[in-house]
Amino acid sequence: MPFDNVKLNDGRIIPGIGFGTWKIPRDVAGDQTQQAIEVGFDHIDTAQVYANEEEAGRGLRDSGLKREKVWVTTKWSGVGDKGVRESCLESLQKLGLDYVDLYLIHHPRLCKGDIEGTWAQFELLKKEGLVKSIGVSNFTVDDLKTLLKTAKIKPVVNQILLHPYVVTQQTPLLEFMQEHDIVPEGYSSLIPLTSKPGGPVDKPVQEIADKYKVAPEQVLLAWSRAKGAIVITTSSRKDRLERYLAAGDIKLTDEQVEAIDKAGAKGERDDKRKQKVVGIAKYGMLAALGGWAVLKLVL
Ligand SMILES: NC(=O)c1ccc[n+]([C@@H]2O[C@H](COP(=O)([O-])OP(=O)(O)OC[C@H]3O[C@@H](n4cnc5c(N)ncnc54)[C@H](O)[C@@H]3O)[C@@H](O)[C@H]2O)c1
Ligand SMILES: OCCc1c[nH]c2ccccc12
Repeated sequence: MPFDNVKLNDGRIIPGIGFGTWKIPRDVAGDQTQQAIEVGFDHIDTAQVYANEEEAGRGLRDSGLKREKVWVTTKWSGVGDKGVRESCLESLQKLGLDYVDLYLIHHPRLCKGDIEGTWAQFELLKKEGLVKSIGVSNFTVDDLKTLLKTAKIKPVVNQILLHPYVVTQQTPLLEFMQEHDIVPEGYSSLIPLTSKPGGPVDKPVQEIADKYKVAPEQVLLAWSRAKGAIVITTSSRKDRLERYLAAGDIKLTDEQVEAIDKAGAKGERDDKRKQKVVGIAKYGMLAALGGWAVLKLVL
């Protein structure tokens, strides 16, 4: 069973797991998108800056799935200083679509200090019917507060970094979004496996995986879902894609979520301590070098 669908604040229904196309080379992006759809994904997440919208669109068409049966998200990434509407039209043309389901501001810094004005342009795109829903990505609480001050339409989602090693730093943002009915879309859920293996999260994740006879990556996706997020993930491997979808069946208990949170928070503290030590060492070296230079001048 795949992940449950999620109802957005504009009344539309989004599939709870999406296949992302970041870093997929153009020569294989079409086939990988088609493979994801054939395995059962009905939600594709791409972006202007991923430079593979054309191929993702081809994969979509080659899958034979009807347009209305697949959710397509793309993002305005401010490539080449094009305006928002021009970028959107170009993305649609590349994807071979006459609308996308969801259009996101890829990062607040792309708004160059004018979040309100950029969002107003997104609202116009929705009114024009070029995009069905509008949202944001990588927005902090302060960025969302700025946007909400003048927004006529609320963002439906905020696509954010979400994995156990950022749980402490992201919790206030998740709480703010819940208060305002903005759904989190979590990316890089598998960081504990892909870039931080051997960390404190491994133990509780493996224990849960053993108990349920599932793979660790499935537990991490279930954790992200338990945090209320739509999961955005990816793989070139069919077996992994199948496992991701099957993770929709895993419902973690509050105690299991807490055990992963606790281990994640420990990892966050350990990282901060390491960064502090590196900072002090750098400062010490600079001070020693300065002292040596002064001595050379004086002597
Ligand atoms: N909005 C943004 O700024 C932003 C940023 C990053 C990603 N994204 C989106 O999210 C998507 C997924 O991002 P991601 O790649 O960081 O996600 P992810 O954390 O889901 O990692 C996916 C990778 O994990 C690998 N993997 C799966 N199981 C594994 C295992 N057991 N051991 C080791 N590796 C394993 C996969 O093969 C794949 O390469 C992107 O394609 C993009 O669409 C958006
Ligand atoms: O979405 C993946 C991360 C990423 C790649 N290029 C970008 C440009 C702006 C914001 C995020 C990204």
